[in-house]
Amino acid sequence: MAIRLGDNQYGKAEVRLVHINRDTDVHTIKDVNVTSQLRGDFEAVHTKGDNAHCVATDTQKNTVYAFARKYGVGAIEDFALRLARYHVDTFEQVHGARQEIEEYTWTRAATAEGPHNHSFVRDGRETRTTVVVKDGAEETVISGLEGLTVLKTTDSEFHGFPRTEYTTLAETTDRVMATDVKARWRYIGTDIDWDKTYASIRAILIETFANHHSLALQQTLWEMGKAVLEAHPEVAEIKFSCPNKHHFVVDLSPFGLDNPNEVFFASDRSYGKIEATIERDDAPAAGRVWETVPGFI
Ligand SMILES: O=c1[nH]c(=O)c2[nH]c(=O)[nH]c2[nH]1
Repeated sequence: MAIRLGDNQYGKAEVRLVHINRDTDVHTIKDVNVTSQLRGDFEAVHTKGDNAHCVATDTQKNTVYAFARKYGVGAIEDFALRLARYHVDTFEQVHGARQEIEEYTWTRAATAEGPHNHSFVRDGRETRTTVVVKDGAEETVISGLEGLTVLKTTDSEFHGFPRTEYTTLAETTDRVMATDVKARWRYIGTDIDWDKTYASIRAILIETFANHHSLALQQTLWEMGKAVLEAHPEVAEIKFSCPNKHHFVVDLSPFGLDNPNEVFFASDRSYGKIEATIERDDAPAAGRVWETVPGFI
């Protein structure tokens, strides 16, 4: 029986890095979580315990901190590409790299004198993400966001679904719709203004959620994805995994009260889980990159 080593990658996960730029009195802060992994000729490390090719995970962690000092962090996509290129270009045995970064966003503390120079508030759970996969010369960037919680108080309907012996859900032409948007999109190429594109895509997602008159969360995701692809030819596809955060109208009739869509029970579970990919017909193939981005179809 022949046994061989299959796909493998290794590195340091969740390197927590906070970088403060103190060039002026108006400080800026970058708060990120970096997972660095390498692929290549690591056969002997696994099968023989020969570590001659093994760029230690501790070294990868230190590289993250050293690069932050030398180059700053900048857009997380640039930082991830810099790490991936460094490893592939520096070590002959490294043929590829996967660099994943999450960014936690801070806003300046509001004061009577205006936004504060060096105090910040983490006012949401929203996270910006990127995964850079470099396979030889081929570079793929998948960016996204999660924890973007949105809710609309009207302009959402849900009806026309099959009624089975187990159906109790009432049809509605006016309901609350809420979700935590979790999305990842794959870029075509790397010559991109990452921050500007991210801000634009985020704004399109919010604006489409707000303005679209929804007949189902599935339709809303389709419209959000379509709007992103229409505005951004550099995006090949976008994937969503979004909970339908149900808000149930409370029956107040036992108390002799009506409830004209005013009082809700905000259920945290169970929740609908709606997932979809919206893609260009003619987009370059993704290869296997999505396999390392769990949580999406
Ligand atoms: O937007 C919705 N999509 C569904 O598939 C669904 N199913 C359900 O019970 N409520 C909803 N709402």
